[in-house]
Amino acid sequence: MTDEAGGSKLLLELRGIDVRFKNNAANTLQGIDLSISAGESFGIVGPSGCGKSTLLRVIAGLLPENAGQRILHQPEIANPGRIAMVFQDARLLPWRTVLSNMAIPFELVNQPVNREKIEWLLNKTGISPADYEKYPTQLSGGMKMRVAVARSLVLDPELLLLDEPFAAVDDFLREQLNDELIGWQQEFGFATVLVTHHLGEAVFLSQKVKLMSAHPGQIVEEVTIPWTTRNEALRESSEYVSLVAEIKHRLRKKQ
Ligand SMILES: Nc1ncnc2c1ncn2[C@@H]1O[C@H](COP(=O)(O)OP(=O)(O)OP(=O)(O)O)[C@@H](O)[C@H]1O
Repeated sequence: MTDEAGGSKLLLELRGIDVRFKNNAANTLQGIDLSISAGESFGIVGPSGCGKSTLLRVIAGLLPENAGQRILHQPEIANPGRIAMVFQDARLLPWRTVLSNMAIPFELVNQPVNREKIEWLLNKTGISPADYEKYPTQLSGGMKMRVAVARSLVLDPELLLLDEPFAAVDDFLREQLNDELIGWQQEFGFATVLVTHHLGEAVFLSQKVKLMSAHPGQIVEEVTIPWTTRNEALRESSEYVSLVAEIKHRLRKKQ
């Protein structure tokens, strides 16, 4: 998606954001600057507890900043569902079936449930009609994530925030879901911000990877990922393996 000048359309910007939780002496996030353009994908990596999830919550507008500004450059992304989140634990309601879980976003915005759209999204994310009436406990970890992603797309998000979405699945399935995420992003055109502990995943899925340090949580470096094609050959290439190792090295130095 481009603006009239042919550049990427800026969606959202954080300028000089500080976050300090109540009863904490120090800032959890400090001086965070970032901007997210339409269709862009970036990863956030850093040590445990440095504030990655907190940063996603600020981007989502779920947590107020103590200083700085969160600027929405496109008014429509303030509408419900246009910034969506997917979490590691899928967050499906256990007492509702797949179809019923998919209806939740419509219910939250008081819109009639669009069954056709639900079925279309489930089909796109690899859930077959035989699974529609299943409860979350009857689904594998991978299927739960697919439903969670499908549900996050119900209200046509421009920005998808992913908080360790594939941390609970094995490496093989993680790579498969990574490949599928790239396909969904190409098809639907949403931008992504991915928080992950898996540096290989961050490099594979992102155009830029932001490195954070802890105490306070700050973005200390940004690495531009040079590849446009992401496939198995990339994962096996020495350039990819070296870049992942280089990011790991840089993160270690900043701790
Ligand atoms: N609601 C809250 N109240 C007080 N402190 C909080 C709250 N939420 C997070 N924190 C603290 O803020 C810091 C950053 O937490 P956050 O979950 O954002 O880190 P993270 O980098 O995502 O961690 P991890 O990689 O382990 O998931 C932690 O010290 C955490 O205890």
